[in-house]
Amino acid sequence: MPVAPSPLHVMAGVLRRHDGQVLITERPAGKHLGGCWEFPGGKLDPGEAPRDGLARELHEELGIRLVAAEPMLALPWRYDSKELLLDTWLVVAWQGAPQSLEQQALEWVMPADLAPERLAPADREILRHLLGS
Ligand SMILES: Nc1nc2c([nH]c(=O)n2[C@H]2C[C@H](O)[C@@H](COP(=O)(O)OP(=O)(O)OP(=O)(O)O)O2)c(=O)[nH]1
Ligand SMILES: [Mg+2]
Repeated sequence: MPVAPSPLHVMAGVLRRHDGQVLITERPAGKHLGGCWEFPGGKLDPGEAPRDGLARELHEELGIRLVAAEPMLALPWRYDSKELLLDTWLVVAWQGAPQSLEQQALEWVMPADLAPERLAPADREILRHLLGS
């Protein structure tokens, strides 16, 4: 019997500054959901702990060191082509200023000012969660 592929475990970090702004990044054209904005992160490596994977991705993409983060929302999601678990953490402390190390555009926004249509579809759920908390 065919075995369903297990969902891809994807880490996403919501960096939230003291003034309430959160960091969003633009997915490069040509990648899945290219041009959509998302929360920085990426796929967990096999055997990697979620917090370690989140820290690795934030370091690779933004050059920061994760200092304090907690799980916020584990969101199962299905796109046409793939099924994923979007493991979203709230990141409240880090070292260094986020830089665009992969040529991705970065933007700090107040969640209340963010138009949901700009985001990857799954991230609209994350935004809803942020607005309700
Ligand atoms: N990182 C991230 N991925 C998201 C978010 N929302 C969302 O739907 N996704 C999807 C897009 C992709 O299908 C998948 C992440 O895969 P990816 O290929 O971008 O991961 P990665 O950063 O490890 O990229 P790469 O090294 O393979 O280029 O999760 C989000 O907020 N952050
Ligand atoms: Mg990524």
